[in-house]
Amino acid sequence: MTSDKGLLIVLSGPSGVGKGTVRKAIFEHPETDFKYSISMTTRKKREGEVDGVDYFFKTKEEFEALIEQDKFIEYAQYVGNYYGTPVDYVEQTMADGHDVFLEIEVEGAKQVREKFPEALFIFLAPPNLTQLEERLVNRGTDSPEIIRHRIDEAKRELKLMNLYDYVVINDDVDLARGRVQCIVEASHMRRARVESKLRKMLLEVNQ
Ligand SMILES: Nc1ncnc2c1ncn2[C@@H]1O[C@H](COP(=O)(O)OP(=O)(O)OP(=O)(O)O)[C@@H](O)[C@H]1O
Ligand SMILES: Nc1nc2c(ncn2[C@@H]2O[C@H](COP(=O)(O)O)[C@@H](O)[C@H]2O)c(=O)[nH]1
Repeated sequence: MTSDKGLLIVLSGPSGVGKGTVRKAIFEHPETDFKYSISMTTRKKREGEVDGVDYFFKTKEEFEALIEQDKFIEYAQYVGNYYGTPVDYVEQTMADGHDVFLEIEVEGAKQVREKFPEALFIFLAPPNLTQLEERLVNRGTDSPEIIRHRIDEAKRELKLMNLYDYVVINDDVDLARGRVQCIVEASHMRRARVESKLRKMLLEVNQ
């Protein structure tokens, strides 16, 4: 029985769908009590991004040394860069009883599923591909070539949404924020019910 341990929440979905925007809305909400796991990446820092807040920015050599030391729960190469979730922070924070929130792409989510099958997997989907492309263009952070690459990846990733526990459409940030929060709440309630049943069963067996 694991009720003292926090829940691992994985929010995944194609680039530009609004994962970061929805995540920020979740963390600004007064009812939110999760901890956010800051990823490591070899991608160049965008304007306004802060090391240790948005990502831990690493060189390729630093990142590969961390892979060798088994310092990631999962990592993936995405559009020419490495991205990964640091193992120490996630395991320690969950052991302390906090829910941990990951915002990662689909290959990484598959690896998390293998290591933490009890985690909660939520796929954030766009209303349609046209709006996804518009969001990437309007964000203004990537060249047309990178946007094309991200859209190609998105087409592949969208085919995998059926592997997730839940799909949330991000048609409106506040609605999507609320849907994710409700899913997490329901997941806690279900976990508590299962654990209570297990406790009762163990009592019966031990009598
Ligand atoms: N519901 C929405 N309606 C319209 N625009 C949105 C919505 N959600 C997010 N956006 C906008 O879409 C753009 C992409 O959002 P965001 O950067 O959060 O995506 P992301 O999934 O985190 O991308 P990446 O995976 O590349 O980091 C931003 O400009 C954001 O303001
Ligand atoms: N597998 C992982 N994917 C991650 C991680 N952190 C972020 N991401 C995802 O990468 C893409 C690109 O991000 P961007 O900041 O360059 O736009 C996006 O889908 C992120 O969600 C991670 O630790 N592991």
